Amino acid sequence: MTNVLMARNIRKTYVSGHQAINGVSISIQKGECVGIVGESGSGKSTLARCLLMLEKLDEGEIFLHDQPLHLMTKREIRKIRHRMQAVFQHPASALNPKRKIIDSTMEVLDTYPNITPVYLQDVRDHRELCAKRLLEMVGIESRYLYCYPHELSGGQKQRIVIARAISIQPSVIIFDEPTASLDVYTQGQILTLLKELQEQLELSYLFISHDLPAVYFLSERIFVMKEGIFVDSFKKDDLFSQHRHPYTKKLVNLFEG
Ligand SMILES: Nc1ncnc2c1ncn2[C@@H]1O[C@H](COP(=O)(O)OP(=O)(O)OP(=O)(O)O)[C@@H](O)[C@H]1O
Repeated sequence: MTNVLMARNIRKTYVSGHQAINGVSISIQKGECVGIVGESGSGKSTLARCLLMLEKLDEGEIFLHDQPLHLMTKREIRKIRHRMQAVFQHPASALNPKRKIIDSTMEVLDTYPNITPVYLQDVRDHRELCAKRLLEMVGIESRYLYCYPHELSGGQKQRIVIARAISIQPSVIIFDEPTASLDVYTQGQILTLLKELQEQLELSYLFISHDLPAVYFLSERIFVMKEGIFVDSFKKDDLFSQHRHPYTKKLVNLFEG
């Protein structure tokens, strides 16, 4: 099996002295969705930011397709960062309010004109058709191409952020609470979209959330985070096993009521 992303023994302490990540290792294989679940403050976002090389690591190694990101200069990282895309909690802050939807959707592809994802091969030379195809893939009508973000709902905005993330056929997409700002109905729609896209395009995901049912729905393997470490990890089907860590059982009980 090929690891698209592998991290070993990641540690991160903030200048405040708070040890947010305390020796975490994780790997994601091609076409796989790996989930991380944990309560607020457990270090999930810090880990996401470390994996994206947006935070300086205190210690640890990160490999993207066997390339050691932790040994690269900022300039070298910039050259391959597009292979890791990210979708965060608030779509409104991920989209420039002054840019039309077509421009936000095409932002990454515009920056890398020599990259052509297999699913855009026939339209890559035609910017508008490319954007239309991407919008279609995330369930947004093409009449929104020349609209601005404020004309779209929260769910629609997150679909645009997802369209931009898949536009470059990245090696991995890191989702950090991508549905947390949406109403329950829209959350379900977005999760279904993410699952369909992952299966159709054979994408690799790291899906991070406090929402255990959402992580369970999408992920093949699940890691449970508490106070900066993984206290449990298992295959999806083993979530309800009696061998689970007491903290995992507590999270399961919370959701089962
Ligand atoms: N820039 C920072 N400086 C100092 N401490 C920070 C910083 N960012 C996060 N922390 C602290 O690190 C810990 C982990 O935060 P983090 O945001 O990674 O957790 P989280 O699991 O994503 O929680 P949430 O879902 O609430 O964002 C928290 O105690 C938080 O207060």
